[in-house]
Amino acid sequence: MSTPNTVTLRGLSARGYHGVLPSERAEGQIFSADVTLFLEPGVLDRAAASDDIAQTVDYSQVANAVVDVIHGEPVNLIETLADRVAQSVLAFSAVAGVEVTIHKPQAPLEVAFDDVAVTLVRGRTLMALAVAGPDQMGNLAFTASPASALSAVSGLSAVSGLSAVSGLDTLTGASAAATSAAVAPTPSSLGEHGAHRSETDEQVAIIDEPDAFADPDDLDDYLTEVDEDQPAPPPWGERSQLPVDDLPGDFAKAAGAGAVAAGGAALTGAAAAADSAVRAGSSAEQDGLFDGQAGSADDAAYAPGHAAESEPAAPADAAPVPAQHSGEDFAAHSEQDEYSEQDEYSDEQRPQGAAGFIGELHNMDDSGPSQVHWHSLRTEDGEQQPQQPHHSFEELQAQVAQEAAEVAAAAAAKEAEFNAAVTSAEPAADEQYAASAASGEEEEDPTRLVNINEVFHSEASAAEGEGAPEEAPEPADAVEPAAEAEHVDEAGQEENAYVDFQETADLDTQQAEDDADYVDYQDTVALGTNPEAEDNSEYVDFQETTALGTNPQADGQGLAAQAPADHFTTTELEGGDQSAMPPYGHHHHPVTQATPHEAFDFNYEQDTMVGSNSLISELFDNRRDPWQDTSNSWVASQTPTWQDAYTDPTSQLEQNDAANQSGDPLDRRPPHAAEFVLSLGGNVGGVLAALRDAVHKLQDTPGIELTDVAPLARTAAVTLPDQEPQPDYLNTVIVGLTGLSPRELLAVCHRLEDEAGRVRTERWGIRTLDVDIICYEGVTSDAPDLTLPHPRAHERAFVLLPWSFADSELSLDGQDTAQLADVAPDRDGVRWLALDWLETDNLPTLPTGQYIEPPYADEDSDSSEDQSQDNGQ
Ligand SMILES: Nc1ncnc2c1ncn2[C@@H]1O[C@H](COP(=O)(O)OP(=O)(O)OP(=O)(O)O)[C@@H](O)[C@H]1O
Ligand SMILES: Nc1nc2c(c(=O)[nH]1)N=C(CO)CN2
Repeated sequence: MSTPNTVTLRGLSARGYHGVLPSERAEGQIFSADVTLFLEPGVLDRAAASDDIAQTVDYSQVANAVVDVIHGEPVNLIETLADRVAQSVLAFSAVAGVEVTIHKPQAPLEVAFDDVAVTLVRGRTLMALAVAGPDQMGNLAFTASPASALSAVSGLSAVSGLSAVSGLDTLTGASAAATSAAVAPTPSSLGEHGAHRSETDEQVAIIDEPDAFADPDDLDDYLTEVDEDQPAPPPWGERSQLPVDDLPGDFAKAAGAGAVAAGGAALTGAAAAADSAVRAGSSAEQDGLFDGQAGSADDAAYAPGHAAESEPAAPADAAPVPAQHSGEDFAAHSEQDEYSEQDEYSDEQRPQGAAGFIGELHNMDDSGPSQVHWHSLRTEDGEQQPQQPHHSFEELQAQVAQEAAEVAAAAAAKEAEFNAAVTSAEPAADEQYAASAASGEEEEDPTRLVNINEVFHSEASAAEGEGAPEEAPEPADAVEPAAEAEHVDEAGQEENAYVDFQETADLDTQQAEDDADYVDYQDTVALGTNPEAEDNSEYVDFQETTALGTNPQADGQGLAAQAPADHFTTTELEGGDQSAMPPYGHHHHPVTQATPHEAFDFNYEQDTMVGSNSLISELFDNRRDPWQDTSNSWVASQTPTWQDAYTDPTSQLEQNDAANQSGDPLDRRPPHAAEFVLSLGGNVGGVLAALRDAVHKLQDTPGIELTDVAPLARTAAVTLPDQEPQPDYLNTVIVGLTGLSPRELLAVCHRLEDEAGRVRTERWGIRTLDVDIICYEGVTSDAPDLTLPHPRAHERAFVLLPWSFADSELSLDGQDTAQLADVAPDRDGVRWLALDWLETDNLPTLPTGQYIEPPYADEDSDSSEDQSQDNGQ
């Protein structure tokens, strides 16, 4: 039994300059190709037997050829690119056919998406097309253009309806495989019996009664009764596509349903084989293969080859002519059927006397489709032969249905597993926001509600001897009246008509009833966000951001003017005069540098903590060594509460002002709430989940109260000039109040990065999560370990733009963050903003379609990227 003659390469990526937009031609972007090579019959078997690379196709050469095409001459369409890739692959002599998918994950769309892809199939011989599957044959052979391609935008629910499983490449990839597998006869099943063609009969049978086979007997009858008087098939271009529903009877529908039900899971083994058998049989029928002669599945591959029947045979393993024909001349080329006589198997080898064209399934098992046996309908002399025993139609039908159900179940399990993986790190929404103001429920876990004002109030009380460690936190509704007032927007809408993350206390205690409350519709509408979208709450697209006046340099002429750049040269910025950066901006929370609480006086040098507060020390006991792998997991239930810290009986925070003056300001806790701004981003792994997780963890962190979460931005990666292109980032900004010292806050940031599996490989390298402190009240610092404000924030649209949407009293040099964003060099790299990103299900889980494996720490990994370099110091 031979194995399927396919070789598959996935994710062959290179920068290309294809596209219609001038910016695409100028800047280029990442394209990637998946190619499945359908090899000439016997190739892999011979290679396996000989262990000789000369007997097969050298996939490294194929990879190079594909990448050369991607990197090569620009074309407008990915369809064209796919065709060129296919032709380059067909130039390899062992390759009979190829399926090519071109992905363009950075396509300049204005909506969130994972990928745009085109798939097409090309073959030098019709057999190759049959190998690729009757579906592909349908697309190629039954449509006007053999160059027809299958296009898909995945991850966009409105288009593909596959959002539940999109975004996970293994699933989307499997889905494609399922679709293909479900309808494909195997290469081996064809090759095994040889590429035989009809010798004498050019008549074809056309199925013109698609409903005639509802009864299984009808199908059997049909399979043995071919109308030899049927006219020849129309030319290629005049044929119509063969829809699944037109296949005989319920069987075909079951097969189709199986493929659809498979969803995100690959159809493998028997199910694929079963489907293949049915579909191939049907296609063969459609192609008029029951011609009274040696109709066989093999003939399906050669259906149009009758005209060339007198051509001399070509040995199966003769080096095929490198494909030079274009898609347009493919049909004619195929009709010449240069390999029509090719038959590496003798007639003796071919199963004789089989009467059914249905694939025999009784030998099928999980070892896969190669065990499908194909039988010619008639003997060579045209005499109908007694049917060999085979499973009844009902049996086959039941088997297909069962397999389809199993596949569907597997797909569902995969999807559930995926969803669980995505959401496992974050608390469920109702867990997170369990309490409801309307219902008057108390917050279940008071540690979730961390109001910095209460922190200081409580701390002061403790200092005065009024607090007690066991003192309950103040109720959530004890927020300041001013915050309450903010519930009503300018238009006088009802409280909760929109929710501002500014009100963290309320966020924790009042918003549980309706997740929609978390969507700032008011802001969204005011921003004019994507009015054509069904749910205009979700995105601020590039164009509309411009319309908002945030990008005065854009000419407003659409994507051509606004197409994102993927790579920004930052040499100038790096060499720029940082001193030109204006002094740090105005503060609405005047901060007197706090007296460090000696109990929390961290000694970073020795990485030991001085003091007695075990709970807060627990939080920071694994203080930052960027190169040190931390295995501590963040367990919310063990997270110390702010009350524990501030009601520590040893607390002398207020009394130690004088001593504190001599300490490092970065280690001082503020006596009052200090506003901070964090920038979060990542571009590999499950970034969306990582960012959400980080937000939730911050909410759970004692001494931190979040006051605003900015929209999520998809941004082109800003890289160093010599760096490889990277996937887009997802970026956001978080504003909060804290009672922690700047370095304590930094430790929290680093902890979040560690928890997200951040591994440093190179400066500005790909990362699962990056959390930077953009500013901390009025603190300025040029310390390498904590430079404040962040020295590069003022030139980063990926920080400034989300920040400009957040509510923060802080600014850089008093300048409007939106204005700074407008002139930031990476401004055009901000592709879209998602306002309700914490809650919505409609976002891609990955910033771009192609999944790039996050770097993993290993012992040999060069951690040479020292902090000073990393920090650009
Ligand atoms: N404001 C700051 N926020 C975060 N880290 C800072 C800051 N200032 C200095 N650092 C130091 O920079 C070091 C490197 O940080 P990281 O690897 O996250 O850099 P990066 O985010 O890749 O680059 P960039 O700083 O340009 O954003 C950290 O270990 C940290 O001590
Ligand atoms: N788009 C984008 N590019 C980056 C980012 C980032 O967060 N977003 N962070 C970097 C280093 O911190 C380097 N480049």
